[in-house]
Amino acid sequence: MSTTKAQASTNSHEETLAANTHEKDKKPSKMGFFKLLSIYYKQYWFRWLLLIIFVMLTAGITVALPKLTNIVMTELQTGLLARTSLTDPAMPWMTLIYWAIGFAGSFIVSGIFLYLQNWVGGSISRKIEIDIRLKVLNKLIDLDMNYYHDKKMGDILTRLISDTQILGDQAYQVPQNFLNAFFTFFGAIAIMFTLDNRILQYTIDSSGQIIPQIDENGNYVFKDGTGTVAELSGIILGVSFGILLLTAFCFTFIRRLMYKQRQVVSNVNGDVNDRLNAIRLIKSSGTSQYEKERFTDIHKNYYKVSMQAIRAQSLLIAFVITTLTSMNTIALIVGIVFVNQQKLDPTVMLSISMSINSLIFPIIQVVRLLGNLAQASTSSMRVADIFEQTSKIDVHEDRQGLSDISGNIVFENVYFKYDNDDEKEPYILENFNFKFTQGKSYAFVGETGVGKSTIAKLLLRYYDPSKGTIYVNNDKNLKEINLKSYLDHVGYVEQEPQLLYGTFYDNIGYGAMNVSKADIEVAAKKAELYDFISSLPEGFDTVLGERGFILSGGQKQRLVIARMFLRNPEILILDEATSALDNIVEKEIQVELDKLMKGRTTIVIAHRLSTIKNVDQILVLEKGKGVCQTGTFEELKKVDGRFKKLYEAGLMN
Ligand SMILES: Nc1ncnc2c1ncn2[C@@H]1O[C@H](COP(=O)(O)OP(=O)(O)OP(=O)(O)O)[C@@H](O)[C@H]1O
Repeated sequence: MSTTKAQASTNSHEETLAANTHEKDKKPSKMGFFKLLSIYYKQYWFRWLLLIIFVMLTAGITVALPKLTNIVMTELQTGLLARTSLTDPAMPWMTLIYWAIGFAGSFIVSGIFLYLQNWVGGSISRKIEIDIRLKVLNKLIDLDMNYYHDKKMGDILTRLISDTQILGDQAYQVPQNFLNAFFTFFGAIAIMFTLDNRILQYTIDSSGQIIPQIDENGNYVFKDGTGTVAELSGIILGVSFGILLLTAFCFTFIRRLMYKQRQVVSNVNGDVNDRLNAIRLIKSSGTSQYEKERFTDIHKNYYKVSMQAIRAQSLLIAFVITTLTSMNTIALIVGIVFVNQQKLDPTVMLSISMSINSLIFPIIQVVRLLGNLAQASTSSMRVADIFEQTSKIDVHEDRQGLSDISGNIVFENVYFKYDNDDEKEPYILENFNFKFTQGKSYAFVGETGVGKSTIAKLLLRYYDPSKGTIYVNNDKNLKEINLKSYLDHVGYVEQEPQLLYGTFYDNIGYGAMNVSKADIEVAAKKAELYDFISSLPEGFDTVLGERGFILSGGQKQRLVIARMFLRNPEILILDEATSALDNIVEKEIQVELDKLMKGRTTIVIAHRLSTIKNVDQILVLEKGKGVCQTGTFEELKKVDGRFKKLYEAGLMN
């Protein structure tokens, strides 16, 4: 590829991705992270309660340590002053051992609470992730086909897998860290205000020496300096709040960048997924190198957008960490000034320093967390986008199902177009009236785009008619019946057979309930596939690739036909089932299809007229006119009209 061409392609990929991003940016769901998760906070209330208790207990121990230190230091100072000999310990050994055991015990207990909160939190995370993922999956399965028209599968998968995982992780981490920060921050501040600040008073003796002041009872004289500690704590509180406010302000900005980044990730995933799905096209078109360069290009855009978010986040984290770590030094300098002014006992500075350390950590955590929260709220908007989609097709799960199909299918005044909201869009089917008699076979022919497959889609209820009614069992409105019970009686074979990753047993048995392996093998025999499968080393247990890679086109069609034999449907829809096959294979498959069609109401959508020679009635569709001819193959080929033209144009082969 020449440089200019490569450049042009780079630009166009970036533009496409940017356009997609912009497109999706237009109307993202407004649903925030906490709103989306609110039901799960209610559902798992007991686990949340446990989590809050464990977080409070862990934070409680953390903030209590400076106070304990303060008590130890006060005792030590008292002990120092009370000594009568230089060899006396300032603190008796037993007291020291008790304190050491006390501290060790509190660390162990804190460790246990930490373990418990992570354990409970982890379980909440996974439960929420699974709940949300299942909800998304159910929604995706229930959504109308229209939803999928303009979507990239990779984007949907990113929402389904990666966004739900982020939501699950952050569902626990965000509240846990916020609660921890909240309790530790305010706990540490509260403890700072309670620190003992007894300032030993000094005096000058007759020889000019500075000595501790002693009252008339022989006790050392202390001045209460609680107000000074409060002053120092106030300064620390003020600085911390300032940092938190600034962080909250930056959050909105970072969130926007994160959303953009997430969109690009999703678009890249969508793109990569689509291209890999078209791997045969890439291989056969010799475009491997072009695709590699294309992947590099779109990742360059991903890097560029990601770096904007990373830069903003790094700047904020660097600012916050630097400011917070300098707080110890600020407290030291202010503390020394207070000591100079005889307002602060130097031993209190150790406890203040410990308190500052214990409140710095949660603030840093909160700042990091805001990045995660931005990511999580982006994910929640993307997941909510799916939840907020509405389905027009009501499948009436709650209604009594059909036990069989024992009547005709009737199209009565059916009008259809794909976008009913677009008044300018012409109808594809206009006032279509027809009765498909039970057990008879029908074929639709007509030029490309005339609406043949649309009829199959209406019969499968991918869509409902824009106007008019389709009846099954003579008089049951298709829109009003339990859809599953109807589809249980419908078999659909399309041009590109849908196969799953799994064995032949899984694939042939798909959609048929309570069938044995023997039933599946009988169906394979009917579809003339048994000998081929048996010749494979692992037989029916052979795993097919995601899209049946090891099978030829004819074998895939036979597999689907075997599936239909097994399901034994009353209605059969064959949508160009053999048009992708060569003439010889097509003839072989046609034999199996003819066997399958026997006694079933069959609707064939055909391109090649050779496949519909034996159907009971052919309907010829013409653009703008609807059905222009009906009759049997032999009748139609003799009369002048659209069919004869198609026949003479060589569509017989
Ligand atoms: N999902 C869709 N959204 C909007 N328009 C669609 C959709 N599917 C098909 N169409 C349009 O509806 C018209 C009829 O399509 P349909 O697939 O039914 O034609 P067809 O007769 O089966 O064509 P072919 O023989 O080429 O398969 C076409 O103009 C097509 O572009």
